[in-house]
Amino acid sequence: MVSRVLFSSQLTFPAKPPRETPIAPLTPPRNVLSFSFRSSVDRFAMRIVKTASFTRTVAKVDGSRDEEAISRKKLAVFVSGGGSNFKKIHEGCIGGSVQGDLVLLVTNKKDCGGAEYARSNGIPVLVFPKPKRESSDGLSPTELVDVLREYGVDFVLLAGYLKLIPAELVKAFPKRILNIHPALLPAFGGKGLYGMRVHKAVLASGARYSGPTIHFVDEEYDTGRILAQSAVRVVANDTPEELAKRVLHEEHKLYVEVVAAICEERIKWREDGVPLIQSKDNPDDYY
Ligand SMILES: Nc1nc2c(c(=O)[nH]1)N[C@@H](CN(C=O)c1ccc(C(=O)N[C@@H](CCC(=O)O)C(=O)O)cc1)CN2
Ligand SMILES: NCC(=O)N[C@@H]1O[C@H](COP(=O)([O-])[O-])[C@@H](O)[C@H]1O
Repeated sequence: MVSRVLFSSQLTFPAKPPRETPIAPLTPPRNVLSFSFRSSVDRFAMRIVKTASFTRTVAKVDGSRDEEAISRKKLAVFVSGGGSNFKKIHEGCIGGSVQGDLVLLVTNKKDCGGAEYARSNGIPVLVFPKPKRESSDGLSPTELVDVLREYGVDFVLLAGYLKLIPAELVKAFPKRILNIHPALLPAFGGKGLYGMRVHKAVLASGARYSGPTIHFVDEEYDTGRILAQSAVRVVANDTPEELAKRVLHEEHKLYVEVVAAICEERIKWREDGVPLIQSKDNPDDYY
């Protein structure tokens, strides 16, 4: 339960709400849950009706097959900048490749590109943490956990979020917070390594390959269990910007693929603690 009412400065609804969508009054997020928002895809807001669950066929030990109901997942995304990964995940949710719904955008930069995209697509925006000069009425980490629970969030996805996720949130969502990093961890990660700084470090090292890493989040920067990676060739005369562009292109593909697997409950944990992704096409294959 949120310990105090969230004021409008902390929770903002779309600047231009999609047509015909009643804006829930600025009250605690519970009302938002009944807020069936639509994505204004073009002039005519189209009500996107999503079923609350979907079924998948599973092979049973005796060789027979069974239908298993999988619930649609509620996702919160944390950004600090343009939000291109966030937009790709949203497109996946709308387009049907991701069996999930984006219910909340969290950012420490209330006017960043990701926040603007969220507002124009009917996704509530929450500022955390607030800038130091305004931190007197900012949310505490436990209040942030309360808000995420109020929204029924199943998974938290970091996508260019540049602040340390507090231990309270890590503990409240075990194995349910993911981050994407623009290099092949465990190399080129940790405090101070974000954005273009990462690509500059990769080029300075002479590494011949880079690429995105998606990992589970723990209390430290970039030390959580690696879930997925893809390799990008580093070219001899690459600039940081050229390398960043190629890596970002791979990030967009990899994150949507991983979030789809998360929503379909295709993540399995090996006995040594390494998380694996179960192939969608062949359930006996993992990668
Ligand atoms: N508890 C965790 N929080 C976060 C993680 C994580 O793995 N565990 N990942 C980061 C994302 N990230 C790399 O993928 C990352 C982001 C930012 C920094 C960093 O050094 N930040 C600066 C502040 C930058 C700013 O405010 O502009 C700093 O802390 O001094 C390193 C890695 C997200 N959170
Ligand atoms: N260490 C964290 C870090 O550097 N994250 C990186 O920030 C960019 C955000 O882009 P986006 O806002 O367009 O998704 C992405 O390249 C992401 O890997």
